[in-house]
Amino acid sequence: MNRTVFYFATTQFEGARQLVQLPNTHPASRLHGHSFQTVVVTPVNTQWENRIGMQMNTLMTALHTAVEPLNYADLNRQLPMPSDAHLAHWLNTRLALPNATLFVNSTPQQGAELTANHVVILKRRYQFEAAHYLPQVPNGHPCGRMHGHRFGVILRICALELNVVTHSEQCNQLDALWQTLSIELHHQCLNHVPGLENPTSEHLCQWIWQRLTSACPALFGVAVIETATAGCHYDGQQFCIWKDQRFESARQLCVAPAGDGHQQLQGHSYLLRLHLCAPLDTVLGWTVDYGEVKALFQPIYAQLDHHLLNELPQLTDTDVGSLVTWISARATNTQPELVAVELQQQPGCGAICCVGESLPPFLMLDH
Ligand SMILES: Nc1nc2c(c(=O)[nH]1)N=C([C@H](O)[C@H](O)COP(=O)(O)OP(=O)(O)OP(=O)(O)O)CN2
Repeated sequence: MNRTVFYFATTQFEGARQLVQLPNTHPASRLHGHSFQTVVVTPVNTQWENRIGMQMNTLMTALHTAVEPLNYADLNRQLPMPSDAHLAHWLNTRLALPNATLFVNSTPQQGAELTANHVVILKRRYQFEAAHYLPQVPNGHPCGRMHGHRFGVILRICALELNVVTHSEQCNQLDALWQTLSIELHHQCLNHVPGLENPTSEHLCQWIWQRLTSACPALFGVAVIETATAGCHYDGQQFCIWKDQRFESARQLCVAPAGDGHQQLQGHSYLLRLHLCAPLDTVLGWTVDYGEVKALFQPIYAQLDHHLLNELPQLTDTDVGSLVTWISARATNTQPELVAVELQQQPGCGAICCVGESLPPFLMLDH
């Protein structure tokens, strides 16, 4: 099976900006500040050939260097229109990494993504609190009991043009559309909402998509974050779920440059995210049970958690790229629906092993 490894790194910066192109009634037209989060994702770069095993660290350093002029700075001095999308373009030029994808979030609720094909995607994040149960699950399944969540919802739209006024209008329209849906969902029992009698994450994504798509043709994707460890994406055709697990492990990096501290024994709290695409089971209303994803992964998890990773059979080295490839190769044997395995060695930084050659469009490495 053809797999491609991408590396990703995240950093924050504190910046002040004024979006003077917006009407002066808009609060963002006044000088204000944000703690920005930025993420870069890139396939292996040929310039890194002498950095084998250190690709993630190299990317982290490149991102820190690129962001430096923006940190504790007046962003309008660096670029005339420092919107999230323009910042993503600016950083992409500074990084000069082939086929990179950039995410810039000015708040946890809003941001922009610049894809490797130079498409700008705008993101808004909302939440609602609701009760539900899943009526079709087998007897004894915990989700068959009435329970509830604070659901997160991420709506992504394609930007119509690279213009801060248009982006603001598109986002305002999305906020207004979400407001009407929120009234139907927030503080409700989802099973009583018409169309959500079996309120799985997948059905919720589909319901939201169907309710928004005609009023918002630029809609690109809907993600429902059901719990802290699981959620689903839908793009009008395909469902992709994710399930997170954490493991605590030690390692030594054999190929680290001589004298480099990475050769020492060290430990990490890893976050592993499994991404699976599958059609809907028409009875259960889901793709694959989150619980089953975790259960099927258990034999691999048992080899990773509270172990010295250097002892794993057939693992060439313990850099995050080799590790995620090792995990992906083994997990696909029991879970053929796996399309990507994401491994964070530290928050927001790691590697992702994807089936095929490109980054799946539903991947949001910034949420
Ligand atoms: N594909 C789907 N699988 C499951 C759904 C769903 O909507 N789609 N829903 C549930 C449950 O409603 C549940 O709330 C979430 O399940 P799970 O991730 O298994 O929950 P846990 O909190 O127990 O998981 P941890 O691994 O302990 O974090 C089940 N499956």
